[in-house]
Amino acid sequence: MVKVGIVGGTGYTGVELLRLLAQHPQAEVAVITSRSEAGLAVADMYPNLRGHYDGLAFSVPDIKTLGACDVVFFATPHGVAHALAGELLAAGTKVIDLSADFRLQDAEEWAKWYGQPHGAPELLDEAVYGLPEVNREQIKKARLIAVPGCYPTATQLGFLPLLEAGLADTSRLIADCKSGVSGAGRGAAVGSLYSETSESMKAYAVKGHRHLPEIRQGLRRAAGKDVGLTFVPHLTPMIRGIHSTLYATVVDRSVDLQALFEKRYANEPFVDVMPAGSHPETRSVRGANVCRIAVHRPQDGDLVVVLSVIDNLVKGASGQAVQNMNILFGLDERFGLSHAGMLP
Ligand SMILES: NC(=O)C1=CN([C@@H]2O[C@H](COP(=O)(O)OP(=O)(O)OC[C@H]3O[C@@H](n4cnc5c(N)ncnc54)[C@H](OP(=O)(O)O)[C@@H]3O)[C@@H](O)[C@H]2O)C=CC1
Ligand SMILES: CC(=O)N[C@@H](CCC(=O)OP(=O)(O)O)C(=O)O
Repeated sequence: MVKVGIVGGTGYTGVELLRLLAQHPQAEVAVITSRSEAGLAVADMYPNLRGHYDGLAFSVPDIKTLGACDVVFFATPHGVAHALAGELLAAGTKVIDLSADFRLQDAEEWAKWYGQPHGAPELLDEAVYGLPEVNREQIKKARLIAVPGCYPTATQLGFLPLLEAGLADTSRLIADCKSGVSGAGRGAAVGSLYSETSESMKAYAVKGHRHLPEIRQGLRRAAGKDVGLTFVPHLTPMIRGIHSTLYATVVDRSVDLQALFEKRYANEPFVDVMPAGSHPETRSVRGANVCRIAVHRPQDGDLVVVLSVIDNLVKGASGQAVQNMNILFGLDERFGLSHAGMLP
């Protein structure tokens, strides 16, 4: 049994970790933290988990109890893992961070986008970017894993086959992405109110979103050179889901793109390349650790349109975090992650 600690158990990604780990045959949640709900039983806060975590209550974060775990997930705002990861690693505990604290390799760039100094630059060299479809071998040996963001997961998985094959004009890539409102977290905010979001849709951060450098970093690795990327996120009236519509210009029209994508992801348990002509829906991945992708070439021209959908809380956060844990501990990568998507 892998002994698990979770820091930040009262947020959306924290409860999603609990939901997924409740079905995991080889993991036991021993510690779950919350400063605001310390002392409350997990089942009293989350009635859907009654019968799964009897006897487990929230506690304030404490290095001693967390350091007795095999692995600690951080489901916390940026900066929290910076403060605690070093001590946990020194105690022999592995760290899987769902926040952005260790996603960017450059501490200066992180400070620029996150508006605060990087709190643990000495750990950056050993942090592994937890996108299994790219870094599976490094994840197996890691002590510290940075789980990718939600937009970056959907966008990178959609662009990777084209870039790795050198088939796209890398000077002009476009990612037009839509997110459900749970992407903004559970904290109270006017912009997340039902009355503000339920019958409306808007773009935001067009000038520059903090996922831009993260996506660019991943695409640069895939292409072997810098890429020109326009990334426009939108808030849509749904609770969960990311829909990324990706545009690229192909440099060789003779290549069978459907075959290219199918081959790239043939051995990936959590990427589903749909039949040619498909239009994946976010509801088909709701609750599931799956990225569904469809590739189109309208009018057989040189423009490629890739449609990529995930559940932001599962493949975009907690599911991907559990997938990383499974790889790290040599377990079946699918443990805890067998849920199908939900229709309707
Ligand atoms: N929502 C999403 O779709 C995605 C989120 N992420 C990232 O995952 C992380 C968590 O997101 P989400 O679950 O939405 O966030 P929430 O705002 O919903 O929850 C944050 C949690 O962190 C705890 N927390 C806050 N401050 C501290 C602190 N200083 N020390 C310890 N615990 C703290 C809170 O509990 P308490 O205050 O009681 O201690 C709460 O349980 C974020 O970094 C987010 O960017 C990544 C991908 C997708
Ligand atoms: C809809 C919405 O607000 N989405 C969030 C992104 C999701 C997220 O939390 O990602 P990080 O872990 O990288 O911060 C945003 O745009 O900031």
